[in-house]
Amino acid sequence: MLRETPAPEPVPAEAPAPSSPPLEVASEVGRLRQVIVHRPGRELLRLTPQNKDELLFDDLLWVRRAQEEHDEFTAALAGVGAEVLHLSDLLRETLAVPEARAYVVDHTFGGRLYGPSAAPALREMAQAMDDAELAEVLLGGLTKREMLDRIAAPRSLVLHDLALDALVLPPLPNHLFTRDTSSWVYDAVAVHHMRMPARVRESVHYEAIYRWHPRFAGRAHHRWSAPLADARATVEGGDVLVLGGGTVLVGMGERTTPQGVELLAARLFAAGAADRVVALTMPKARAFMHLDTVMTMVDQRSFLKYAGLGMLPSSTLTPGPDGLRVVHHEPEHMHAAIAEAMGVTGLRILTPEQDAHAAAREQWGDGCNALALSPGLVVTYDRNATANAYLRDMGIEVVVVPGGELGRGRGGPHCMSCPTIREGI
Ligand SMILES: NC(=O)NCCC[C@H](N)C(=O)O
Repeated sequence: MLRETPAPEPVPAEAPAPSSPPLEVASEVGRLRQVIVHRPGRELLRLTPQNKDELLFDDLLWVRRAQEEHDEFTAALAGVGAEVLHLSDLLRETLAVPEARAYVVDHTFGGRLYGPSAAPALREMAQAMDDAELAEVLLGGLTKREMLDRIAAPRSLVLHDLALDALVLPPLPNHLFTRDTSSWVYDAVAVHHMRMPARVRESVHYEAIYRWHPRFAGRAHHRWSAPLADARATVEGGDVLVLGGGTVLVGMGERTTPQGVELLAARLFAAGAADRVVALTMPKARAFMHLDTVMTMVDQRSFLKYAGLGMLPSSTLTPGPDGLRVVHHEPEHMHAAIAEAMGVTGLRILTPEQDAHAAAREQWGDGCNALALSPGLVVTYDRNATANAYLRDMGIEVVVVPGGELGRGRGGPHCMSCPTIREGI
């Protein structure tokens, strides 16, 4: 792996000890016990002024600094005793399982993407790599020049048309935001179909990890998704908040569709894992791309909320005799609808007082994207001084980490974490 600063040495994949706690995310704010993150790597060195928009980044990152920032972030998680799993390790270890390797290679270098001439040659090239090299290529992508270092040019119209430095396999810089591609909701996981083309391939990696990695394979957990199949019914994990006690809050903004929410709710209800899903209708805009960019939970009934979000129309889904029962609420009842679903008398909404410009700037810098480590203890970016000071005034303990570089991808601590084990409240 081409790293700007050294990363910890990989350790061999191990199945969890039989006594380890079950995979389950029982709430948004209960004690965080295990979490998947991704340290920025070579994929971010592929970002250029020309491709950054398509790859969903607003700027080019200084990768070395981003890695240092990320190391501080993971140290904060480990500092409270959470087990930190690195996506790159999980992927490399998964590729050691022959069925997993074949699945990933087939879904990465498919004939429909590369044409019948190049696809078999690219698959053969990938199968000849060792696990570490293949993981690095899957995350960081591959240029035509790098391909030609490995194999003779296949006679392919698709590849012939590519310039030498063009990417035969695009990088996946948004793997940084592990929250979005899969989510654990109570005792099961959904591997999401991603809305934006730049992120679709991320799901192949999680599908393989949860099916074949010794840490996850064979451990009793349901699935809230059909493997890579729910193409139009998109849900992204940044839109999903597990409120606890059988309630889930989902945002329908730029990424998550109503179809996706209904499908998720139906699966949760059928398994008895949840009995209330509240769906919020959000603006379809990049600044509101996921619910967690505008609203996150910080203790048992407190939410940090962006002033510019306002009140949104919402709907409560519950199991009905012939499927889903859906009740719609006017925007002014948004907080009441969430509180009712949670079975509490009211929410504490935390919105720092600041002028509209300052609020918009902090929200753009992920000021509302807090990650709870336990009830009332959160990690946030240091740059959002007003939100952090306000949270402290409100009795929330705040651990700050630097986010000057990481934030350029439009995600904060909540986006950069995929909890796999979290206690209830
Ligand atoms: N939950 C989140 O808000 N994740 C941040 C995703 C940022 C990424 N650049 C994207 O556009 O998908």
